[in-house]
Amino acid sequence: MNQLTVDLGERSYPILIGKGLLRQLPQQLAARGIEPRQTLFIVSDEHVAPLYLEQVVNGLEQAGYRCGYHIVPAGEQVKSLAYLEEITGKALEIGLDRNSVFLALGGGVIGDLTGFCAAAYMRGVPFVQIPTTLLAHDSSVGGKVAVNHPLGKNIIGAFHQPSLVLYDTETLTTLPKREIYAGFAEVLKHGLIWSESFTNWLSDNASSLLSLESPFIEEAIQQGCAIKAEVVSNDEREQGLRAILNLGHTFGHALEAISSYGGLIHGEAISIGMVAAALLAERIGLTKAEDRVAERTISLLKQYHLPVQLPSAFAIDDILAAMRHDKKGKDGKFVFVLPTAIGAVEIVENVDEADIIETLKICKEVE
Ligand SMILES: NC(=O)c1ccc[n+]([C@@H]2O[C@H](COP(=O)([O-])OP(=O)(O)OC[C@H]3O[C@@H](n4cnc5c(N)ncnc54)[C@H](O)[C@@H]3O)[C@@H](O)[C@H]2O)c1
Ligand SMILES: O=C(O)C(=O)C[C@@H](O)[C@H](O)[C@H](O)COP(=O)(O)O
Ligand SMILES: [Zn+2]
Repeated sequence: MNQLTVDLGERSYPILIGKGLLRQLPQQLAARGIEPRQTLFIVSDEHVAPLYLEQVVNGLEQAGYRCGYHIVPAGEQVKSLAYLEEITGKALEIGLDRNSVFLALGGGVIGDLTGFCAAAYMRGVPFVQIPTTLLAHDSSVGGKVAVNHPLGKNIIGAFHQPSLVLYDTETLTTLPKREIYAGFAEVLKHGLIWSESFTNWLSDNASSLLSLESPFIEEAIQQGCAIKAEVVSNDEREQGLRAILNLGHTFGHALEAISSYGGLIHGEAISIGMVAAALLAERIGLTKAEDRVAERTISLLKQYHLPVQLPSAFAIDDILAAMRHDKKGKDGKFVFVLPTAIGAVEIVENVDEADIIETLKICKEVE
């Protein structure tokens, strides 16, 4: 097992990564001071629950914990106020009090939704992240929890740190291929914002990583989580540095919102968003021509079977309108995270709208 820490003073918590860790859940909860007198409430989705819920509940009950659970449909559309009401309603029905602990068993959708329920329920109860997707190496760490608004992604949310992240990498073996590819978008993002050598390693080992080969996949998750933990430990509430984790998200979130959270999945939208960010950076002279940042970003994403072209069905006016709801925006202006090189980014505030429009047009032609 590998262990990392998100270092936030008295709200610090461990990220445990390893094969078969689900079996250690009861003892790891106890190690975090979560005791059998506290009722546990597991939230999962209709794909994950049939695979892992019984194992989790049996293990916890054998260790003396009482558990309730709630299963929601799979997919981004449950990140909504309707499901916040459904889940907190179930929590009330089964009599959960402020001593209860919510457990998110699933991918980033379940983590964000359950975490926000935990932040809101009786003004806040503890929660634990049990990620089961590759993408959730990102979403389970850092305490950003939210549901979507029809007009904007993650608009209704909170910062609420988990007490523990327990990542059993064995769960990745049941992930559909499309979700594996999408998960790599955030792994690649961690390389692209932070480390040229990690990015090159991801490129050199793509075929082993795509087949989830050990020890490559554990190493990629470990590195991605370590970068995220470092950034969050330095800027929990996104006063500055943390915004770099948003590379590709100004564009990507807009694409998700325009498709009513039912088209591109998050990692795919962010992949296209990272291409747009690289093209925009190149257009406004933020990168050196000889570094070929956009070209290298595109070929890396393609190695991981990720989309790089902005589908023609997206109208540029609609994208701009949706981007105006981006949480990074200031005084009505866009704020972008743009690459300056492979492994380095800058937060850029004054970009001409004409450059954004031209970039989106170019992004529709990328091959
Ligand atoms: N809070 C953050 O910091 C943060 C960071 C990145 C992404 N996110 C959010 O995460 C969400 C995307 O997360 P995701 O990509 O994990 O999506 P997801 O939770 O929808 O999971 C993807 C799909 O895989 C299925 N699944 C999950 N685990 C499985 C397993 N082990 N075996 C088989 N099927 C499994 C799910 O049922 C779902 O159909 C988005 O809402 C995004 O905004 C949040
Ligand atoms: O943790 C962060 O900070 C991130 O930006 C990570 C992103 O990958 C993630 O999609 C996050 O939910 C985006 O947050 P938002 O504040 O842009 O909604
Ligand atoms: Zn993301």
